[in-house]
Amino acid sequence: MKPSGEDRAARAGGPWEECFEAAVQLALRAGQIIRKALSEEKRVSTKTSAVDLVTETDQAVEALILSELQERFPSHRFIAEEAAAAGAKCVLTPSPTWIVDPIDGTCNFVHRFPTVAVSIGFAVNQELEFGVIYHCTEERLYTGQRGRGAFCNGQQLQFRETDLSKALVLTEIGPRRDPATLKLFLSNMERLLRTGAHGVRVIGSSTLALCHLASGAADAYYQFGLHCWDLAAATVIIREAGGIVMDTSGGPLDLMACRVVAAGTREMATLVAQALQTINYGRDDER
Ligand SMILES: O=P(O)(O)O[C@H]1[C@H](O)[C@@H](O)[C@@H](O)[C@@H](O)[C@@H]1O
Ligand SMILES: [Mg+2]
Ligand SMILES: [Mg+2]
Repeated sequence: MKPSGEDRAARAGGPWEECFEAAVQLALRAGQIIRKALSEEKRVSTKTSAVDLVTETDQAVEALILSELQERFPSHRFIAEEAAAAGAKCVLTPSPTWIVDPIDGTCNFVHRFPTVAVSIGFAVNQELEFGVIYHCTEERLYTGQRGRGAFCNGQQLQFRETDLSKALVLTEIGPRRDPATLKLFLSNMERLLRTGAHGVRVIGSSTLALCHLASGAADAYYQFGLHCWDLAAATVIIREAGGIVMDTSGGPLDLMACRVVAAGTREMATLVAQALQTINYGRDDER
């Protein structure tokens, strides 16, 4: 189902509305490209590890999004996954900054597993202003604008309140597969299950996992090894759906720290954070 123009028009207004609408239109265009390419042959390369994949579609979609935004907003700055992989610095300044993941779920995309999204976040004065995440195969447009709510195809999103012993917990494995990292990843999953959580799920897309939280389809998320472009848009959507996004230390979210806990309440997020052993993936702004 496509988001209806009148739904979005109903929320018109806000200081960055022109940027928000540009992000929505670009996410929908990118989603069409990704949806078509999903079933086609792909040229697959690797980045930081044999399981950290990138395709020509990641590159093409990122080039499309950045070129269109740079033409419309030449004074703005950009942080994007594949540019960062090519050596661009991830520095969040007070300037209006776009934070882009052209395909979140590239490993899924390579395997034609249909859980794939494009994620476009936007920050000003180092404050996240809006996020747009498009589930390319289910045609679900998730949006969040600071102070203006979170929506999926025009339907307002709201967290479902629950406690950890009844929670469905989502997580993702980062790109490292060394024995020590795998041991910690599995140990954290065991720790969460020992709290009595109903289940733990790994769906292959951190942004869509966070959108499931915001829509009430899951209750908590944690990860070590994701990046600022996985987090930026989803953080606004979670917050605007009434949820909490924090650092795994229990402190405030650090967008560049490559780790996160999210839940419907600070209490739930804190309980999840307290159960976790840290896996150190470094920082996006120190690469
Ligand atoms: O597909 P990507 O854009 O590389 O995102 C990955 C992410 O980097 C990784 O940490 C996991 O969260 C995966 O689920 C994401 O798809
Ligand atoms: Mg990603
Ligand atoms: Mg990506």
